[in-house]
Amino acid sequence: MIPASPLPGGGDRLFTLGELERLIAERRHAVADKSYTRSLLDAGVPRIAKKFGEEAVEAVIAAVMKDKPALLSEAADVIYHLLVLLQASDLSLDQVVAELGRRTRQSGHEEKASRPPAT
Ligand SMILES: N=c1c2ncn([C@@H]3O[C@H](COP(=O)(O)OP(=O)(O)OP(=O)(O)O)[C@@H](O)[C@H]3O)c2ncn1[C@@H]1O[C@H](COP(=O)(O)O)[C@@H](O)[C@H]1O
Repeated sequence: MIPASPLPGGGDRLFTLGELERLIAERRHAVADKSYTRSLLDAGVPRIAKKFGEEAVEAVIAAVMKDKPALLSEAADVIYHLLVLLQASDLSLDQVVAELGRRTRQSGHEEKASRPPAT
């Protein structure tokens, strides 16, 4: 892994998902043997989706085992791999947030009840 760029503004403030998304986008132009992100992006959506699924399963196992430190670490892996998957699919975090915002207009139970019946 090559060193990440310093946080804009530096200091102790929180790193944001938007900054991680930008870092991932920048890695499109990195050297593959120096950047894990670039090598993942080069491998394509099916490979990235598989890694994302593996990380999600590892998070599930940590949660079921009530292993909080492992769950924190796996949750970070899940979020990082999801952002790489979105990048490879030409989708942005803003689009996901917009979808989440749209959903705040109704409860999860209401949204599920409004879905067309399964065929
Ligand atoms: N947040 C992450 C991050 N989280 C997890 N990972 C990598 O994800 C991989 C997952 O680990 P695994 O053990 O499951 O996978 P693996 O066995 O190494 O991989 P495979 O052999 O299965 O492909 C590891 O190589 C981790 O280092 C990450 N790699 C990069 N980042 C961020 O992306 C930035 C850019 O990284 P590079 O692209 O490597 O410069 C970094 O500065 C970080 O901010």
